[in-house]
Amino acid sequence: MSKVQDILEQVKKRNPGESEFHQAVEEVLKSIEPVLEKHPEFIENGILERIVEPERQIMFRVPWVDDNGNIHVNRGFRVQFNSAIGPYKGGLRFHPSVYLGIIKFLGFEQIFKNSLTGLPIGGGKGGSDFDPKGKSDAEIMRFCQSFMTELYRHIGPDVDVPAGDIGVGAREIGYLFGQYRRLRNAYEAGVLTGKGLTYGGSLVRKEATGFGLIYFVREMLAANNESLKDKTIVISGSGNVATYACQKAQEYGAKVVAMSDSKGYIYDKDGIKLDTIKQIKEVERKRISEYVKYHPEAEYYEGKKVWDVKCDIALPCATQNDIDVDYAQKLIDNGVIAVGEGANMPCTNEALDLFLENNILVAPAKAANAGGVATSALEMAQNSMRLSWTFEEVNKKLDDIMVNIFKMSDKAAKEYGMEGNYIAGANIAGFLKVANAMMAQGTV
Ligand SMILES: NC(=O)C1=CN([C@@H]2O[C@H](COP(=O)(O)OP(=O)(O)OC[C@H]3O[C@@H](n4cnc5c(N)ncnc54)[C@H](O)[C@@H]3O)[C@@H](O)[C@H]2O)C=CC1
Ligand SMILES: O=C(O)CCC(=O)C(=O)O
Repeated sequence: MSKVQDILEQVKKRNPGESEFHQAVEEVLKSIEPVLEKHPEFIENGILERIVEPERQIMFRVPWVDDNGNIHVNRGFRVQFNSAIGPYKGGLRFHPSVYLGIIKFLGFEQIFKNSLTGLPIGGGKGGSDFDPKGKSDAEIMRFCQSFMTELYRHIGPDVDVPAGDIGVGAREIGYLFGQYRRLRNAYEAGVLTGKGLTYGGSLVRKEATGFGLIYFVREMLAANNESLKDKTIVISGSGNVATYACQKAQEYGAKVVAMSDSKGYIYDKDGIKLDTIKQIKEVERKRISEYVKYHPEAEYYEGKKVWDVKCDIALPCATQNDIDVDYAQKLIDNGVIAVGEGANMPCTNEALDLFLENNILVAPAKAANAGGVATSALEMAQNSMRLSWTFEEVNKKLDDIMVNIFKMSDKAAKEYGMEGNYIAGANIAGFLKVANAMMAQGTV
């Protein structure tokens, strides 16, 4: 049995039932096999055994009271996965599907993604099985305060810096920050990122993941003599990442014809009117089906996935395992040329293999959606300096970072004989930096 196979067996045995975590580990370890052949010292120094085991996992009770006086108990998580290159960094997800296996897959991926940004941030992730849907503002605030009442003792600007993810946006970060500040009796702005602009937030953080995804896709297309101009795009999701990916893609002259939420998708053959999406999702917090009330010429498909729609470029920006092998085949049959992963692990490993076999360009999540966390690191830098950069300054830095991530992924893929396989390239480049840092720091 190969070393990688052996580690995968161990991971499955020691982390039973955590299928998303197994999937994420398998995807990374298989693609770094050629690196291990070239660098046996990583195996000799137990890098693989150590990198798949979180440095610390915290699980806690989150009791809160709803507007009717009823008591609820949710479960809170923070997985501090790897701090070899910097303080743990990664978002918080509030969604009913959250359990340890999801937080571990996200935390594991965050190690390599954060490494690719070139900035000093380690990997972590957290969240809760709390469902924010249908909750009042006051309930969200009480939940966030209770969550932070435990979390605050485990985080800090030089320790662990959470941010948003699914179900956690500017409103939740505000409530979390308020409670942290109260408990610590200190203004440690750099403890959370994605903050509001009046209290230490960075311009462009809101847009960063979606913009960064499009910058990466732009580079990938250019390297393959293609561009975004006049391409038909389909996006899953209509949250933070999806919205700003749509905006930037439209700015580059692409036509986005479909977007979705967990209930269904809308199709607008003339192109999605993004102001309407922002109104429905950011202001009214309603379902995407509302779109057809504003634009009766558009169509709504309940219970269906956007991948039924013919497109040149598919941008999964909702959640994990959104594109399985059947949807991948459908996209290929419909003539897709590129897939840009805005969400974390939105394609199954089998779907990714099928895309590669069919020479479809894939911008892998760890690289392509790294713009969000990279801009979070820029927010931390501004907080440390007690300065704020302009929109143009931050956007330029983000664009440069994404160009660099593409170059690193491209170069690593070529170096290891897998030209054009940016999935392997990103995994290899992300892994090498962390593995070398772990080697230099001894067995810790
Ligand atoms: N917000 C950020 O900066 C970053 C987010 N990501 C990833 O991007 C993805 C989207 O995150 P955000 O836009 O921040 O969250 P969000 O909460 O703003 O939006 C999530 C979107 O996904 C849809 N969705 C959620 N669960 C679903 C399900 N089970 N089936 C179908 N649709 C579902 C929701 O309806 C919503 O449109 C996630 O995978 C997240 O981990 C990755 C990097 C950074
Ligand atoms: O900005 C951050 O720290 C986290 C972003 C995030 O959750 C992600 O990259 O998946």
